[in-house]
Amino acid sequence: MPLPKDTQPKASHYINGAYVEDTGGTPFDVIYPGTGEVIGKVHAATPAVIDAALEAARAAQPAWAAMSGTERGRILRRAADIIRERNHELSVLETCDTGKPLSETLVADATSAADALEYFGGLAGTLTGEHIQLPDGDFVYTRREALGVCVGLGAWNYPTQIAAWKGAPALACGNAMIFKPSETTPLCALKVAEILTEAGAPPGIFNVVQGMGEVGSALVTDPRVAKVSLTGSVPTGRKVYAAAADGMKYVTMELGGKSPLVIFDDADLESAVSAAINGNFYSTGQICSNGTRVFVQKGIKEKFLARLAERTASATLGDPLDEATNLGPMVSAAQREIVLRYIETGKAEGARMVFGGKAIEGDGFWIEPAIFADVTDDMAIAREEIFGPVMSVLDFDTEEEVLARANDTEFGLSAGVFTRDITRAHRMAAGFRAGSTWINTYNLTPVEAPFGGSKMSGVGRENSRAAIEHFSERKSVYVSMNPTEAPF
Ligand SMILES: NC(=O)c1ccc[n+]([C@@H]2O[C@H](COP(=O)([O-])OP(=O)(O)OC[C@H]3O[C@@H](n4cnc5c(N)ncnc54)[C@H](O)[C@@H]3O)[C@@H](O)[C@H]2O)c1
Repeated sequence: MPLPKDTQPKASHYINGAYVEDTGGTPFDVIYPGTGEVIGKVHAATPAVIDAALEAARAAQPAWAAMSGTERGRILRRAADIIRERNHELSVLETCDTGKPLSETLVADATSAADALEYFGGLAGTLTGEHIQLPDGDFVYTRREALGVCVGLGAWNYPTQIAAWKGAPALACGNAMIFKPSETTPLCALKVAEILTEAGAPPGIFNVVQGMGEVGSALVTDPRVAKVSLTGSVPTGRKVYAAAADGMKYVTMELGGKSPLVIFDDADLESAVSAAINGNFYSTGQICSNGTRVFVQKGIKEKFLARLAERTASATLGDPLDEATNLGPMVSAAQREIVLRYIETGKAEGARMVFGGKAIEGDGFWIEPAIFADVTDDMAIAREEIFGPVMSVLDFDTEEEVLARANDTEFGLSAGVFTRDITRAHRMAAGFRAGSTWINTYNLTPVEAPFGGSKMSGVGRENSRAAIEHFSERKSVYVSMNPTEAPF
């Protein structure tokens, strides 16, 4: 399929309801991972651009917060409708930005953004405080108030979805947002901003600025910012959380993982294999919540591995814009290098390569999906986040043993269990130290369910009503119905 001609954005940034350019900022290329072609160029935000975005957001936010929630919600829901109408075009852009196959982006990216805008648009009119009765007629009421200007920092794997998962709840609560996409995938968030304007969002409510870590850092440390929501790696999370703490700002941290997927002997084998495939190879393994440590009970180990290898061999790698393709390239040459190094490490550590794992030569950042068996808990490939299509299969004997091993990690993003034993399934779900868990499926993240991590995987939750708590604060108002007394 030919690449679309219009991938170059109208300008690098989107501020105060319009595209803004400042060629004084460091230029960087937008690279299509399918072929390695340069498909656009954007400039990192200069201090003047960062200041303009902060000023626009600060100026616009009070009037936005003063609107009724129902009015704000109507705008978000209109944006959701526009996104659904343009799903094809937005999915093609997401594929160009990330390299993820169109067969995925058509169902998982713009549509997920629309879900978030629709869901939080629906909630916006329902946000209320409470009334607390006290003795002698006194009472307290609480007001749920917006935080002010919020900053969103995005990773490169889901650029449209991340912009909306942060923007929708922030805006529903009456905040303004400045979103900085990953420098690897700068295109999609601009479209979200453009569509919000078209849907009626006042200028300044959702702004996009481009750049690397320094631009993110300038936003995080600015005193005009009340909250920072990051989707990224643990090392970046540490820095951003510390910088935000200095200004006593609210944070949401959606970070990395090394999540366990536990498959018992009694599991439905085909479903378990599907979950292992989805939880390791969907988006070419570039998903934070992936179940990259697949614990398989010894009784079904060889059967599981054989079926897994057979089904993985039927993956269709090819032109990401061809809907028949179901496995795309890595997002960048650098990420492919990281993954290939881990594959070499796995071999050197003595893990058994059951399938794939080789770089595919030619244009673009292609790699075969890799399956390792006989992986042990101490191996680097079982301990560190790889963020690519590398599955580690580990064996286990008992429930007690596997739960302890599953939790023996610094991360705590997600976990899954496959079993037909209903009480064991719930015991495992309760025992996992992770924010999102699944029983007999993996990686489903509907907007209605809270999503986020425990331990080093993060702080706070996205999606669901829980996100409202993270984008608003409660003010209490004490009302006296009695004369005020004093000791003298
Ligand atoms: N938990 C989740 O919801 C989730 C979802 C997707 C990805 N991730 C994680 O993201 C990582 C991959 O994405 P990535 O490589 O883009 O992450 P990254 O940590 O390198 O970058 C994330 C964002 O932070 C910005 N940034 C970097 N340094 C900064 C600083 N000092 N101050 C402010 N901003 C800074 C980057 O420019 C980028 O926009 C993986 O670890 C993955 O697990 C987590």
